[in-house]
Amino acid sequence: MMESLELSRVLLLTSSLSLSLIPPTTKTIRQLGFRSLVKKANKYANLRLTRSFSGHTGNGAAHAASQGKGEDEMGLLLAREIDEFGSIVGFNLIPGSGKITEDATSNEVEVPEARGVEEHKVQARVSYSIVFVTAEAAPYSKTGGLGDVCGSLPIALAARGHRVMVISPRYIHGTPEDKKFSGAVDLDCRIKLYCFGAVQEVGFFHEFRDGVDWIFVDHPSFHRPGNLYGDKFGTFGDNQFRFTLLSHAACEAPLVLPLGGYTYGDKCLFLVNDWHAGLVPILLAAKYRPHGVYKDARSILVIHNIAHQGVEPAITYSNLGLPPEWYGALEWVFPNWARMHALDTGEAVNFLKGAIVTVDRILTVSKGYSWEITTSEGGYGLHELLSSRKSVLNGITNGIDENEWDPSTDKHIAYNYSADDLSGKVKCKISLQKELGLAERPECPMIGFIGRLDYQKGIDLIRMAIPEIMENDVQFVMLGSGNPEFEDWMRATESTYRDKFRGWVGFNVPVSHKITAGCDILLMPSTFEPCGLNQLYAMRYGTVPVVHETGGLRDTVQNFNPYAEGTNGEGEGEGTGWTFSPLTKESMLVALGYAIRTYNEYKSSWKGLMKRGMAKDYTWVNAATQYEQVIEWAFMDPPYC
Ligand SMILES: Nc1ncnc2c1ncn2[C@@H]1O[C@H](COP(=O)(O)OP(=O)(O)O[C@H]2O[C@H](CO)[C@@H](O)[C@H](O)[C@H]2O)[C@@H](O)[C@H]1O
Repeated sequence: MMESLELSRVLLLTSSLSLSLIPPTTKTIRQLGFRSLVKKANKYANLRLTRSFSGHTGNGAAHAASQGKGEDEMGLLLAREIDEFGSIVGFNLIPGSGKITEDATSNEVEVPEARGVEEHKVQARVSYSIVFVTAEAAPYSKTGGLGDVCGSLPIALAARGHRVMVISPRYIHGTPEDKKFSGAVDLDCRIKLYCFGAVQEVGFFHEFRDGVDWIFVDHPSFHRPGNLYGDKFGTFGDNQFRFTLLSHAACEAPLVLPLGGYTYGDKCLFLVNDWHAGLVPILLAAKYRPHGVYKDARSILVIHNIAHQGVEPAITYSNLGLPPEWYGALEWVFPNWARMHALDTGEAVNFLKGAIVTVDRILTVSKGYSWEITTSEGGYGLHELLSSRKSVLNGITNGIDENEWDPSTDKHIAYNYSADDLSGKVKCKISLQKELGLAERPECPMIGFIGRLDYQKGIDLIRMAIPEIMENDVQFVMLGSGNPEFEDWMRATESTYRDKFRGWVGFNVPVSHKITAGCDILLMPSTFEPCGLNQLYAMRYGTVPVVHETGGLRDTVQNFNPYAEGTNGEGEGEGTGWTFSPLTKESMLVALGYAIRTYNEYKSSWKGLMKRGMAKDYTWVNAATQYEQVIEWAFMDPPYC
C-alpha cells in the first residue's frame, strides 16, 4: 500500500500539506512530478469552484483567486489554513460527496479557526449523517472527559444542520443515577448479533434531545453495579465482550432504526471514540463492504487517550465476529521485555491498533497530542503506525459546554460572577472554605486539583511535593477517585494537614464546579494530557492554571510573561497561567511559587491573568467547524479499507 501512494497522500508528504485535495489516483510521486500534481489539483479545484461559486463575489474564493500571483495559486483555493510557521496546512474545497444544502449563501470558505465565533453560527454548507460511537456520553454516562466531549460535540454539530446520532450503552447500576436514562424510550427493535460464539440479542432505547438522536444499546452486560468499566474489585473481565457488542450494534443502528420516520442509511460518517468503538471501522471493511453495504460510509477515529488500547489475548480474536482473514488488522505483538515467560509469543489483539489501520482519518483532541502520539515517548507502542498515517492525522482542541460551565449562570456555585463583575468569585471561595471546614480566609491563595487519581494526572508528583507546598500559607483541595493507593494518600494527607488540606474522594460533579469557582489556582501536573478540560473550565472561571507543558495543556495555557505590555488593559503582562517543564517536583514547585507570589503581591497582574483566561474562546462551535472540515476531507478520498 505504501508503495503506491494515492496522489493526495503523496502531495501531503511532499509539501507537508495536511489535506486531501484531489480525487485519488494510483500514480506515484515517481510517475508524476510535483508541479504536475499541483496543476492537477488546480484543475480539479477550478472545476469545483466554477460549479459552486458562480455568481458570488467578494467571498474568500474570489479573493484567493484575485490574489493569486502564480499559476499554482490562481483560483484554486476556496480557503487555506496556515500554521504557526507560515506553512499551508489545509485547503477548503467543496467535497466530492455529501449533500450540498439548498442554502449555500454563507460561502464558508475560510478555515474555521481563522474566523470569529459569530460567523460560525451559520449552518454547515454540507450536511452529513454523523454517527458517534462511544462508551460514554454525558449526562447519561461519564467517568471523565470522553463523556464531556461526546455529550457536547454532537449537539454543536446538530446545531449546524447535520443529522447526528450518538450510540452508547444503556448502563443500569441500580442507583438513583439510573434515572438519567428515564427520558429514553424502548424502540422495540431487537436485533441479533453474532459474536462470542453465540447469537446475542440487543435492544435500542432512544431519546431525541437538543437536535441529537441519543441511542442506548441495551444488553444485560451493561446492567450491573459499579461504574462504566469496573467496580470495587477492579476492571470488569468482560469489557471486550461488552464493547464488541457496542460496535456491532452501532454498525446495525443506522440501517435498522427508523428515527423520525427514516433510517440514517449506509452513507454516513462514523466518529468512533477510543478503543471501545475501535471495531467499527474493521467491521465496515470486513463484514459490510464485501456485501456492498457501507461502501459510501466513512469513519474517523478520535483518540482521547492512547494509553488505553483494548488489548486482549490473541485467542479472543475468534470471539469478535470477524472473518479469520482479518486477524492481521488487530494483531499485536508485545515487545520481548513485556512477555511473561520464554514461551510467551506476546501475541494479542489490539482494538485501537485495528482501528488505526482501517479507519479513513484519525483525530486527536489537540494539535500537540497529535504530534506526541507519533513519538516513541507518547505513542504507547503505536507511534510507528501512527506516523505511517500522518497524512490523515489531525488534532482539534476540545471545546467546553458553555451552558454547563458558565460562572454567570452556574447553579452549582454559591454566587455567580463574570469577567465584568468578579465580586462573586471571592464569595465562592469563602463558601467553599466553609463547606470544607477550612478557615474562612479570602486573602489566602487556594489551590485546587480535580481529576481521575491515575498515573496520567501526575498525582505522584503532587504526593512528593506536598510537604513543600504545605510550607506556604495556602489552602489546597483535591477532588478525585480511582487508584485506591492515591485515595488513601489523600485521606492520610488530610489528617496530617488538617488546617490547610482537604482530599475529597469520590466523583462529584457539583463539587467539581465549586472547586473550579472557589479556587485561585488549578494545578494540573499531568504526565501526558491529550487535551485536558479542567484547565479550560478553570480559565473560564477566572482560576489560573499551573500545568505541565504537555499535549493539550501546552496548546491551551499560555505561560505568563510579566514583562509584556498588558493586552486588554487589565494588568500588565500576557498569558493565562504557568506552564512548567520538565516534569519534576522542582519545576512544578517553581511554577507554583510564581503563581502564589503573583497572587499575593501583584494584584493587578493577577486580575489580568484571570480576565485573559475568561476571555478565551474554547466553545464547541469553534471545534465543530473544524470537525466538519475533517469530515469533508474523509469523504473526498475513497474508503481507506
Ligand atoms: N472526581 C471527579 N468528580 C467530578 N468530576 C470529575 C472528577 N474527576 C474528573 N472529573 C471530570 O471529568 C472530566 C475529566 O476531563 P479530562 O479532560 O481531564 O479527562 P480524562 O483524562 O478523563 O479524558 C481524556 O479525554 C478528554 C476528552 O477528550 C481529554 O481532554 C483528556 O486529556 C483525556 O485524558 C472533567 O469534566 C472533570 O471535571
